[in-house]
Amino acid sequence: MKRGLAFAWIIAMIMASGCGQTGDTLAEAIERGYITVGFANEKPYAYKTADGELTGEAVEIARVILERLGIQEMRGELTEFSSLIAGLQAKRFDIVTAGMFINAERCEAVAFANPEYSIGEAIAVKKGNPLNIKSYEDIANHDTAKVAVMAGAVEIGYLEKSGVSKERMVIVQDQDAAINALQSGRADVMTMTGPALQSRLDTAQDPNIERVTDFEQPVIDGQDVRGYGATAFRKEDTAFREAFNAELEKMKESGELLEILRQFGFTEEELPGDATAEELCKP
Ligand SMILES: CC1=N[C@H](C(=O)O)[C@@H](O)CN1
Repeated sequence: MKRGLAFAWIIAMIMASGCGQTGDTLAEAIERGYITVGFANEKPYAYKTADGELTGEAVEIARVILERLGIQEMRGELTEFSSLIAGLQAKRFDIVTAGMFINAERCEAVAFANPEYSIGEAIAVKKGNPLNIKSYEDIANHDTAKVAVMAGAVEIGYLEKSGVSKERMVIVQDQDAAINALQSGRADVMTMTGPALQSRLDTAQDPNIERVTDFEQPVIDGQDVRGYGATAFRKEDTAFREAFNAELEKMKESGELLEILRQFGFTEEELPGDATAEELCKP
């Protein structure tokens, strides 16, 4: 009954919004029986397992919600992180489930659902931390230190605001290339979100590199940075995003959201609280 009502509400929203002005991605996906999702193979947010199964916190949260909205199947479109937004706009896929952080610049291009988690940053270095790097400022203040960072990621902006010049960044296309740069010595540091970095280290099992456990979170504009990740929609898919948000809210209240996050190594501290896309989109 509840599902039936939700379904009727979604269709009513789409009809009420008027054809032409509003995206019909949701109705099309329901009709087709599947939805295509952009992802960047970044564990634990969205990735394919060795068996080719699409999973990750962002994927599994979306999977539950999409099923409740009437879409039974998700088909992943592997895309470089830096091309996810352009791919969504170009309709190469219907939504982005990559745990992408909400920020003002991205909100100009796409519409985010409310956040599903929040997280901080991390760095890894050569064993023993020979350059004694504990913060982004330490990279900036060192004479030669280079940091590997993924193209299109927010960390590039954080590094710049911490005084690290572009010449000191080894900008790579994905997280595998970031760890390769550190292992091969092309970079002295790699940075990404805490869970992504830990997952890379766990997979690499390389005794010559280590996480900096006393890393100081970057302080940008007087505040410790914290990223809030969410599913992204095309701007015109307003009704779809609202329906998604309504289901997400129920999952937050019931504790189902935390249950899924926990399966991917997140803790209660990483819940998004009452943060909204609207406030996180503000410049
Ligand atoms: C989940 C994720 N968040 C950051 C971002 O949104 O830019 C980057 O670290 C890339 N991956």
